[in-house]
Amino acid sequence: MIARITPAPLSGTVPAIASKSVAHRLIIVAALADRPTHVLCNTTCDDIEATAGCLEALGARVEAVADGFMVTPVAAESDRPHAPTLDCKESGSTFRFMLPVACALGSEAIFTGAERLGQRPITALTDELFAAGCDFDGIGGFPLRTHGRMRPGRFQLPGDVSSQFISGIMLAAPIFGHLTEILVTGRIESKPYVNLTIQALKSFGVRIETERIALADGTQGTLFTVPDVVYRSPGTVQVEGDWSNAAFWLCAGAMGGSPVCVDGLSLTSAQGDRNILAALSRFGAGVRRSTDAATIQPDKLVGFEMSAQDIPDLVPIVAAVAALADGTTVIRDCKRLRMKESDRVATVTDTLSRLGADISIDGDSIVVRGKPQLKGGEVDAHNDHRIAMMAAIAATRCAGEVTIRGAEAVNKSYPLFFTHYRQLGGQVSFEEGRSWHQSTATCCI
Ligand SMILES: O=C(O)C1=C[C@@H](OP(=O)(O)O)[C@@H](O)[C@H](O)C1
Ligand SMILES: C=C(OP(=O)(O)O)C(=O)O
Repeated sequence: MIARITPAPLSGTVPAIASKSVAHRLIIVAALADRPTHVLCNTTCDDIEATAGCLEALGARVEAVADGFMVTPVAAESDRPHAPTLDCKESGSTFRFMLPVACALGSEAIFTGAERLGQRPITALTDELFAAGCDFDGIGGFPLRTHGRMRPGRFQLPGDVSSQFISGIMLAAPIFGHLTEILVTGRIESKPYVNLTIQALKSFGVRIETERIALADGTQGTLFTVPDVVYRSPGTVQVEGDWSNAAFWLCAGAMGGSPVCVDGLSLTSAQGDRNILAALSRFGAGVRRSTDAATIQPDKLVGFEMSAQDIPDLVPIVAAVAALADGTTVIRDCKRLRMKESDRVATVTDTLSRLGADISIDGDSIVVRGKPQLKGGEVDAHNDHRIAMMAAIAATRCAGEVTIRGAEAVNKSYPLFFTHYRQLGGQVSFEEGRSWHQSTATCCI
């Protein structure tokens, strides 16, 4: 799908969609609990559906209801499907969470996935699962077939590849009902996502202990201890609003001519991407917080230096703001962005420079020198939802029209993106095949 945008500033209020990170975790934990759980979740997306599909393949029921999902846990081992196929589609979270879950359940399973997922890092996780008694055919791509049952014990993972490995072992651990230790070496990058996992387990009665420990090589590590208890459902859980996707609108507020508000957000959320408010405040934008909403008012923006270590998913949209801020913005520690749905160091830089930004790569940093306005042009979403959304928001400050090829990539996390874009006054039309139309109904909802 091609989206064609006529530049216009965004203004007004949109509701936050459900956090996909929180939804993955709560649906998985609910499917491993002692009784059914009502997961309140106001929206869905391709990635959440991938996780739901994998759980159903393992024998759980994840039934869509008006306000979310009714999750009935996986059946007893004798009633589970034999060698089910778990299609993770393009979702890194789904693959890295469901692999240890399937291994802990002892389910021989066939994992599949699409696009770049087969090339994204996995061996630090499969090595640990192998050491714990599992075996794999097809590591390094799809299909990946698992054999054997993972034993509880101590797992060791690096902190600087993907926090999803740590979250995956944590989510699986209560299946054992035995004490499980996860030792993470080095600094944990994307650490707020590990905190989200700890929070999800806690809501099902599993309290993880965290301690810093000295390692034999003189460095410090983090030891997570998952107690010897199983998941107990509280009956109903709520998926909170998504800060990672709200960030696109909040940044549009900073870049445009009028305030933009996102409501339905927890201002005390453990989501690291809540730090978009701190980043926008550092740029100089006006930030207004209320109990469940954030409003950003445009102001004179000035670049600054920041690290992407804990907020990788904010980088595309922060780079777009930087492209319009006075002076230079340096976004450090972007190495792991190369292994997302696209190589985001390259695709952020390529896409924004095609739109007229002054942006370059310096090692693992993205360096942006701001300009008063961008020129517009034609870009490709590189099959990456965050690149498509970044381009659509940058388009609001371009002099000329912006064409985004592959704009349907938004469906991975935010099928309602262009509906909300229009609600805020954005001017977009779509081309599929040869016909143009003004509705997103067939392609985005
Ligand atoms: O656990 C999660 O929900 C996520 C963790 C992050 O990945 P990494 O830990 O690989 O950085 C993030 O980029 C991804 O979008 C979602
Ligand atoms: C990287 C992302 O997700 P995942 O790792 O789950 O594919 C994302 O949503 O930007």
